[in-house]
Amino acid sequence: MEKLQLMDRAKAVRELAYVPYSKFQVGAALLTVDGEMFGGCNIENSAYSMANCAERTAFFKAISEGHRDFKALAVVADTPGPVSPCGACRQVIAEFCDGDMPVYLTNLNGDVLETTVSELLPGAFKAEDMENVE
Ligand SMILES: O=c1ccn([C@H]2C[C@H](O)[C@@H](CO)O2)c(=O)[nH]1
Ligand SMILES: [Zn+2]
Repeated sequence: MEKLQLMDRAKAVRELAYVPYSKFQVGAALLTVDGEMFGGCNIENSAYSMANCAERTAFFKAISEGHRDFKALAVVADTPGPVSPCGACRQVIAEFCDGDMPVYLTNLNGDVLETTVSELLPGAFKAEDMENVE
């Protein structure tokens, strides 16, 4: 099942997180409409603000390999409940995915919150919001 495969892939790529500062490993897996999966982990830096989240790593990998159409996303971390993506990632997810695309938020205990892109960021600022600009 695609959902379980995505969550497994997110778990596996989480192990690759570069997190010497927070020690908080996060993994994400993004499924394209043509069935390809892109994994992403968080990657930190001694200049802390340069950290890139797992979710954005997965999106930027897929987009830079020519993929624009996505079917589902899974995210995992060692959190008490399902992991909650940060605001920056929610904005990036909203840029590239339809509002009804499923997002599986999970943790190492197996808790799963099955949500959607528009539930993650209601009222997202989108390209359409700039339609009056020349
Ligand atoms: O959904 C999330 C939340 C946090 N982080 C990362 C950013 C930073 O490396 C660490 C602590 O915030 O976790 C993610 O990758 N995804
Ligand atoms: Zn984030």
